[in-house]
Amino acid sequence: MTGIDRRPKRRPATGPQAVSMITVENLTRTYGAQRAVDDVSFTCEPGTVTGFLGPNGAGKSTTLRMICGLTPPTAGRATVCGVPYRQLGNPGRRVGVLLDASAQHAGRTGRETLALAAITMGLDTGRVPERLARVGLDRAAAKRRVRAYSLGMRQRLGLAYAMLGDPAVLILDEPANGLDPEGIFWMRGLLREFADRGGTVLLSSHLLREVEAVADRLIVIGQGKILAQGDKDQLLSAAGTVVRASDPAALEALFDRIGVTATRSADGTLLVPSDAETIAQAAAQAGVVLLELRPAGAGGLEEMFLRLTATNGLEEVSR
Ligand SMILES: Nc1ncnc2c1ncn2[C@@H]1O[C@H](COP(=O)(O)OP(=O)(O)OP(=O)(O)O)[C@@H](O)[C@H]1O
Repeated sequence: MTGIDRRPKRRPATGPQAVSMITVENLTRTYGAQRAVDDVSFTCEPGTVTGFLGPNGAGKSTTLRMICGLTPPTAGRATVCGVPYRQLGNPGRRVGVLLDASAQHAGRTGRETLALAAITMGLDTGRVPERLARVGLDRAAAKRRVRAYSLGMRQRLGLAYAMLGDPAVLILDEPANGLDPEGIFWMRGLLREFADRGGTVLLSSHLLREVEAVADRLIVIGQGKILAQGDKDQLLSAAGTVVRASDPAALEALFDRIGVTATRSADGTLLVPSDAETIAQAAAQAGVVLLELRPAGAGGLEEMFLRLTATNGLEEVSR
């Protein structure tokens, strides 16, 4: 697709912090004949939130599990903070991981869960009440057993657990699952703040809107392969231009002539994978009067994902 770079991209080095905190190189995982993850490469830099986006079964969880050393890759490698995850000493102090909110012991209270984690990491348990409060789990919730927690409460506890050791990196698999809209809004603020303080966040989701609101960078995966990746704004600007003419048929004929594939929308506008200047000049030369000409923006990004994931359960991605 025009304008979309599918290669892994590094942000320009802007200082000593600009080194990648997560590096994924040609990661591949097969299950029998199926390539669940197929030659996936990307990096995540400090100060950024990277949204890892794809429909169910696209290979997101398998990729994150390989990064965290839980699933051995068939080929390729991944490092976190410069080394394979399994080589990190006291990993909870370096990398906060939330892969499955229901993985916590159901018979322990929220407070016990965090206290045990603190002891394992060699931290003072005194920080536990404040950390629970920070994720919106009050005193009463802290005393309840995890089995009585809703999925949203488990996600909050999982986030507190992941952030307990003040890591530099967060790796989160579908952290918004089970959160209500207010909870999702809250979580975005938390992750944004973490990244703005220099942290690195990699989070997966099957919902474009959920990730788009917080991510600086997007990686789109479908059927195990990376379909697109880049800065969100770059992807947005690559998402094309919306154009409307007084004579729609003349405009379509013009695009046909110059070899531009235009997609017609229900409201009579055309989505075109070109920049506004190119379209305006072509229209002026052909004497076609334009009534509207604007970047497609988020709507275009959505269109793009629909097309990129067309055989990958696209309805899940765009909702
Ligand atoms: N342990 C396993 N054994 C066999 N197949 C697996 C295994 N783990 C994952 N897969 C398959 O690999 C593919 C990718 O799964 P994965 O869980 O990584 O996708 P996903 O993008 O995280 O989707 P979801 O959000 O549904 O978990 C799927 O087809 C899945 O069935």
